[in-house]
Amino acid sequence: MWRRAASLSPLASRSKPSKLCQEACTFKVWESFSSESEIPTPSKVAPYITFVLGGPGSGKGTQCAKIVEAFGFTHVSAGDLLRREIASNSAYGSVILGTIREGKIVPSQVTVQLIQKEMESSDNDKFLIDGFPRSEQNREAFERIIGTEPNVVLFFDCPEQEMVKRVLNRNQGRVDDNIETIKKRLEIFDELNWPVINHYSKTGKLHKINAVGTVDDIFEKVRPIFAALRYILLFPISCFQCSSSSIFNVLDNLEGRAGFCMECAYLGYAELGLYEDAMALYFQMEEEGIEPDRFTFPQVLKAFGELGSFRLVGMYAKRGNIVKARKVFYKVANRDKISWYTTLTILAAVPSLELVVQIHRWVVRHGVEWNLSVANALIAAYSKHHELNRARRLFSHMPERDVVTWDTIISAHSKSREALLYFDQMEKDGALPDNTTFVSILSACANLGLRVFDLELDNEYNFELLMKVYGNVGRLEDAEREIDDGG
Ligand SMILES: Nc1ncnc2c1ncn2[C@@H]1O[C@H](COP(=O)(O)OP(=O)(O)O)[C@@H](O)[C@H]1O
Ligand SMILES: Nc1ccn([C@H]2C[C@H](O)[C@@H](COP(=O)(O)OP(=O)(O)O)O2)c(=O)n1
Repeated sequence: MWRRAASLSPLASRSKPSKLCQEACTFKVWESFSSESEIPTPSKVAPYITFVLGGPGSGKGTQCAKIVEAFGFTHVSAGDLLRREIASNSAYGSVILGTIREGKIVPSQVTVQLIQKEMESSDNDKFLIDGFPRSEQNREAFERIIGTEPNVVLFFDCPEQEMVKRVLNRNQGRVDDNIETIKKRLEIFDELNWPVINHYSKTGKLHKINAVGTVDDIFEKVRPIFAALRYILLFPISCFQCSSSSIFNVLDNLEGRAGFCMECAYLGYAELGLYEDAMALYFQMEEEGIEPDRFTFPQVLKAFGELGSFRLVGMYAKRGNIVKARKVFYKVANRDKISWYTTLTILAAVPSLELVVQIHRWVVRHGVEWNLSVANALIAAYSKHHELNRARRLFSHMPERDVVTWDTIISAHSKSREALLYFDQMEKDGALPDNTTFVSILSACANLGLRVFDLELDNEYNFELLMKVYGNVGRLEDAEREIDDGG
C-alpha cells in the first residue's frame, strides 16, 4: 500500500525544488527548515489531497487502508513518517522520539517536510494524509510550505473511551500506546484538533464520520464521499470500462449534492478523454448555474482544447448559441488550433468577475499568465466585467503583445479616448493593425462623436489612417466624404 519513501536524511539538506512545490507554489520561494532558498519552476499536475483527522485510535489508519484499496490513493501517515524518522537514527530522530513519548506534537515544519518528501517520491497524484493537520500550526505550515490546501477533509469522530480501548489493544509496540501517554495525547488532541475541524467545517470541505461500529460499517459511510470521484480516482484502471450511464448512476445515487457530483463526473469524463460527454455536461452545469471551480476549470480548458474548435462550433450551434458558435468559427477560420486559445472562448463566457479572478489566480499559480492567449483572454474577460483597471494593469505588464492584445485593449476602451491613445501606441510599437483594430477605432470615433480626421494625430498620418480604417471595413465612400467635408 505504501510507496517507498525517499531517504529522509535530506530533511536537512535539499538540493532541488520538489515537483510538488513547483506545482503548488509557483511564485513562492522554496522554504525548508534547512533555511535553504530556491525559486521553483512551474509544473502542471495538481495533487488531489485528502486530510484524515481523528483522535488516537479513532480508526484513521484502518479506514485509510480501505480507501487506498478501493480508490487508489497513496497513504501518507504523519505518525508513521515520524516513527520512520526515529528508526532512521537521523539528527531529528531523538527529538521526535522525546516529543511523541510525551504525547506532544512534533514541530510542524518537520512533519510537513516529511510529508512533502513522501508525496514527492510517489508518482501518484492522489494522497490521503493521515493524522494531519493535528493543529492550526500544522495546517498553516502545510499551506505555507506546500502552498496548497486539501480537497477533502475526513474527520473520524470517536468517543474517548472507545479510542482508549482501541489504542490499548493495538499491540504494535508503539512507545505512545500506554495509558499515561494516551491521556496526554487525548488532552492535546482535544485542545488542538477543534480549531482545525472548525476551520475546515467553514470551508465546506469537512466530512464528519461517526467512527463507532465495525470497520466495514464505517467504510460504508466513507465510500460515498469518494464514489463520485471514482472515475478520476480509479483512472487509469477503469478507463476502458467506464461508460456514460455508469457515471450517471453515481450521480443518481448522490442526490442533494448535484453541483459537487456534476463537477466530479465532469472531471471524470475529461480525465477519461470523453470530451464530448464532458462538454455536454459542462453545458448542463452552465444551464444549472454550476460554475466550474479551480479544479474543474483546467479540465474544461483541456476538454475544449482536445475537442477541437470545429466540433465546439457544432456543439454551440446545436444548443442555439449562435453568437458563440460564430465567434469560435471565426477564430478557427483565421487561426490554427491553439489549445490555449480556447481560453478566450471560455473566459468570455464566464459569468462572474469572481470566477475570472479565481481563474486568473489559477493561471498565475500555473505560470501560464504570460501565455499570450491566456493574457489576452484575461484582458477580454476583465473588460467584459468592466474591470478596466485590472485589464490595463495586465496589459502594461505583458512581456509581449500581439495584434489580439491590442485589439482587445482598444476594443475595451471603445467608449473613451484611450482607445485612440492605445491605437497610437500600437502603431508606435510597430504592431500591424487588422480589421478588428479598424472596426474598434471606427466604433471609438463614433462613440466619441469624432471623425477620424478629428483625431489628434498629424495630418499625413490622419489621411493614411482614414484610408486604412474605412478601406479595411469597405467604406471608402465615407472616407471620401470625410475628406470632402474638411479633412
Ligand atoms: N471500527 C473499529 N472497531 C474496532 N476496532 C477498530 C476499528 N477500527 C480500527 N480498529 C482497531 O483500533 C486500533 C486503532 O486503529 P487505527 O486505525 O490504528 O487508529 P488511528 O490510525 O486513528 O490511530 C487498531 O488496532 C485497529 O485494528
Ligand atoms: N501531525 C502529527 C501527527 C502525529 N504526530 C505525533 C504525535 C502523535 O501522538 C504520534 C502518533 O501519531 P499517529 O497519527 O500515528 O497516531 P494516533 O492517531 O495518535 O494513534 O505522532 C505529530 O506530532 N504530528
